[in-house]
Amino acid sequence: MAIKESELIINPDGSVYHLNLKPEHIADTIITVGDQNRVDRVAHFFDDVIFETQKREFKTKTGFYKGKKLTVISSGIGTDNIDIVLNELDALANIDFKTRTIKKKIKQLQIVRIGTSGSLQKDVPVDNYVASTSGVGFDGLLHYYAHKADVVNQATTQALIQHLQDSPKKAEPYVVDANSSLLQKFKLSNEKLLNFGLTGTNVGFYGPQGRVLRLPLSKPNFIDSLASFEFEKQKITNLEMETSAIYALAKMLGHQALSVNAIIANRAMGTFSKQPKDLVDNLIQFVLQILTED
Ligand SMILES: O=P(O)(O)O[C@H]1O[C@H](CO)[C@@H](O)[C@H]1O
Ligand SMILES: O=c1cc[nH]c(=O)[nH]1
Repeated sequence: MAIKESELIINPDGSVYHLNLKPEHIADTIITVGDQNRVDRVAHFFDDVIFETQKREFKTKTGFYKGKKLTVISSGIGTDNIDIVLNELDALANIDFKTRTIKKKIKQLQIVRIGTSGSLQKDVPVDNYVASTSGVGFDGLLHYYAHKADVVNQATTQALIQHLQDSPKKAEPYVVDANSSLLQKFKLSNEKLLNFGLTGTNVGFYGPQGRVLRLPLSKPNFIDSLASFEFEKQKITNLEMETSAIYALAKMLGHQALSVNAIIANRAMGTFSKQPKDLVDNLIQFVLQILTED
């Protein structure tokens, strides 16, 4: 059955509604970044760029790095944007835009987020990197999709819900694991450079991440509770705003996803990196190197 024009919106030039991309514009390996300027900083390392476009916060460059075709795209901030980016990337890969039908053979994309994040743990100070073994979602996005039970890491999710005892007014937390083969690839490459931990994703930078400027919090000990959670020797290392939704949508759609974040803030110590740009640039080069190793 053809997907209606109101559901899959295709621009007059044949590109998908928000991302402004046509199916032939994307590589099978896709780097997502929050910040539009970071797209140039990734593509700066490419040997050549064969396509670029931008609409709103969604800026894309596709090119080659050491012979491998890569796409880098900015998502902007937040899981609401991730809903758009992941669904439209999947549509580009797996829906025939002419017939508006799902292709018989589903393509698996490899999606790697290069982000920035705040650490919750004193032993993961600023200027470190964290590869997210799981995304811990406080955003509620997953709950809008019908999904198989095994999309969610049920044991960690239940342990966290018990630990937090949070208000029923908030979305129920969910935990989704990273793609195991991508995670393994990063583990084998240079374990010393990376920390591995659970990454919390929430719907804001201030209150939802326990920051107080002028507004007091409904649950002042929220990030302390996150920091003290431990299950099967794993802790919530860091907080940001996209990983859980990337992991959840990628898993439901059958894609591989991994999120790697530069730690620019440490919430337990109240510190902020003096060199966030260099920190992210080094992470970009590290990720590019791993993605081109076979
Ligand atoms: O640097 P990016 O990738 O945008 O990631 C982090 O930075 C933004 C907040 O400043 C949020 O998007 C958060 O997830
Ligand atoms: O603390 C931080 C730092 C970067 N991005 C976030 O979302 N939180």
